[in-house]
Amino acid sequence: MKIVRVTVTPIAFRDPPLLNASGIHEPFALRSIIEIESDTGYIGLGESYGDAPALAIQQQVQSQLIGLDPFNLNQLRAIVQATVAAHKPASLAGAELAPGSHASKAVSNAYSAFEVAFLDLQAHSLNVPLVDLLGGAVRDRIPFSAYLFFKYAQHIDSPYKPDSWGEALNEEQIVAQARRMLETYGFKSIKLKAGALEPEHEVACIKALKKAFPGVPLRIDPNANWSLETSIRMAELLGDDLQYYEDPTPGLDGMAELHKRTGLPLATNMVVTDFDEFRRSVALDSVQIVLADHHYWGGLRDTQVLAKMCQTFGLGVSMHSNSHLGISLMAMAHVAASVPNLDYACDTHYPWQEPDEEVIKGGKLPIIDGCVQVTRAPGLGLELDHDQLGMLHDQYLSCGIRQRDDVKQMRRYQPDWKTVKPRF
Ligand SMILES: O=C([O-])C(=O)C[C@H](O)[C@@H](O)C(=O)[O-]
Ligand SMILES: [Mg+2]
Repeated sequence: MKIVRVTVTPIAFRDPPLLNASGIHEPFALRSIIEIESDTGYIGLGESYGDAPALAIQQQVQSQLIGLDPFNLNQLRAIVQATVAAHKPASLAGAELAPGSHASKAVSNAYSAFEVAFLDLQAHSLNVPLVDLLGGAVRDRIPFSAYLFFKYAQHIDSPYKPDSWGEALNEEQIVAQARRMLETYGFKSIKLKAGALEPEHEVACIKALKKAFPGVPLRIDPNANWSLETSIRMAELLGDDLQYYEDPTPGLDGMAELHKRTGLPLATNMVVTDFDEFRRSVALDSVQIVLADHHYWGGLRDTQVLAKMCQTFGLGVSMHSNSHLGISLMAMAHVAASVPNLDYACDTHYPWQEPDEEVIKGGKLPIIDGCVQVTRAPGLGLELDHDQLGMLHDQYLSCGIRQRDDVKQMRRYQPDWKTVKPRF
């Protein structure tokens, strides 16, 4: 079997004004959609970062894959490594919350983008679900968590209308957001994206959630925007309210000290983002739960390696997300299905994306009882909707955004917005 066509299509889909430690989401989020076709007529799909530097690497790799055997993942890795070495990717300012788009992750992120499509193609040719190439499914329903954000009612720049979620800045509004997430999708745990407003207020929102949803596991993620002292102070206020405390404070040393001082289980998608950081984290006991993400951990197979390492060193495994569509969601579900020690419900931004903005046939994937059902059709079990792809590509061309920049967007609301971190 040989690859005869590789297409990388950048797309943009609408994104609500969600607040985070850097600033605020722009009106559109970027992704790239990858199609790889074999001479035998099979198609493999992938979804990855659509920011300019990541896209440039994907586009440089694209033509070099023609003629390659889609089972030759080592050759794919060699091509990606050589391409990245030849074209030093630019660093991204204003997008530090998308670890996969960092220059240092260029190889693992581009490799992953194509690895998923290669595996999808392999599985199609063997007429098996992708998860079977990962050792088979240990579960067929993958639990996800409600992912709450503080948010404004609408984007400041015209012509964006209010979205259906409305404003969420105070306790009542956050509880209402959670209630809608739980009622609509059946999520059984809740994560609050923090680091945006005053820490005491964010902790008060956790208390309000605890009161409104007793027994539902809660997590808070200030994206390293709290100093060590603030993180300790908030830990005292939080007591035993949390399932885990995600990236409250910066750095491996800061997280290690915080764990030593509070004993709380700390999770991360910021201080452990590659195997070198993993090794250093284990030596320091910086984190107790690693949030995997195949998009920047080097694909589905390397995510399995990460999970095995977590098991070896007694760490928990959960899953991180950035704004994404259904191909990413199903790739996450297939790798999650293959990981025996996935101990926690995974993150997903999927509910924040509009119902009419999906690239796969059949529209948005259902989340029922908080879970995504792992497909049993060959590969990822998904087919691309080319009309939708064309529409979202046109939106990419017209939206003017080429690189995520939550800081720049925040300065439209607050012109003097500073990037100082930790802010609190
Ligand atoms: O867990 C996380 O840190 C994230 O999900 C990172 C994201 O970039 C999130 O902060 C966002 O979408 O604003
Ligand atoms: Mg996080």
